[in-house]
Amino acid sequence: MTDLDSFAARLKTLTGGRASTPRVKDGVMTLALEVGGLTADQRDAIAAAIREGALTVPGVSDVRIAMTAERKELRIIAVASGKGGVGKSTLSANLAVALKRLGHRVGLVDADIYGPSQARLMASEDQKPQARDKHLIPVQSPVGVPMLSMAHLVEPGRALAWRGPMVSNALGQLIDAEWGDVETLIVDMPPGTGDIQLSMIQKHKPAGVVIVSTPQDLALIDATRAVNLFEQAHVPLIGLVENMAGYACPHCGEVSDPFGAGGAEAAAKEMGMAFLGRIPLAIDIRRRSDAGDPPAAGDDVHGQAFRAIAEKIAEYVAR
Ligand SMILES: Nc1ncnc2c1ncn2[C@@H]1O[C@H](COP(=O)(O)OP(=O)(O)OP(=O)(O)O)[C@@H](O)[C@H]1O
Repeated sequence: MTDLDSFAARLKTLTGGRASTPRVKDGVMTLALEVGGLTADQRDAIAAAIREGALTVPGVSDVRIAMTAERKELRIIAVASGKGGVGKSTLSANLAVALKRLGHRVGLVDADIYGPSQARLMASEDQKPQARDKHLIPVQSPVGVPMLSMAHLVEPGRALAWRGPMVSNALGQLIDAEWGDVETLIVDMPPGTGDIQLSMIQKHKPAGVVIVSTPQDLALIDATRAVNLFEQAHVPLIGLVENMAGYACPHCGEVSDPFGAGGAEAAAKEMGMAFLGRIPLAIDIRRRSDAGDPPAAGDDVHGQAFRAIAEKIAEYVAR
């Protein structure tokens, strides 16, 4: 067996069969490495190990590794609302966390270019994404959900002066990033039914959309507008989530319903979409969200509420 043959045999174990047979010409070893499904770190570690091993083969002074990957189709789940402030970002963050805890390979994109909040919700403000081959590498949040937000890329407020095409480009960069083994991408949409929504729908073709609304009639009218936009674009409606549904007393936990109960569920039925569940208005949710500690990471009553909604989404995805 030549030195090259024994290195080729070692390569198989080292890369789990991902490497092609190495060739050596003029002292340069070349080989292809299939990197589909690997994270950037795993990839780098394998490439470094190959290099190290290759340079011990007599006659090899340089190594070239061509990384190949079929780009995996990401399943995009958009979280949208007709108007701002209804808790879309809170729901997106907690759904991502709950889905991860259910065993899904999930990533999170903050498409709210003008008012990004995911970096704070997921305690990743201090991180800056790297780029490789013109693709961004998502940052890791403390709960282990890879994520990207405009807040990781520009100073707060800088994107406010951007026009349509720049926004659409920025969104494209966040979504077409190096997501590694992520299969499901939760995308926190900006509020309303404007350019970013259209660009998102046309270019990135979500597999489905979750609509968030509060119990007030006004918010539901806005929700209907959002529903219509996605419906017209043939994006499947996964269902409606009612946020701030009733007020959970921080002392006794009792939930009261200043805006009445059951409105969102009835509205969902009327619009022909599933009702995914309700999250109460609770000081603890706001406090923990502000502190970058998503309630879905725990198992208390709020964690369970987010989990129940995530389970319904998981069911939808598995269909
Ligand atoms: N169920 C809840 N209970 C208590 N506070 C909540 C709840 N949901 C959201 N909030 C709080 O309400 C505020 C708005 O929520 P969030 O940012 O998630 O809304 P949004 O719809 O994404 O808003 P925007 O459109 O401005 O991005 C935040 O301070 C958040 O902590």
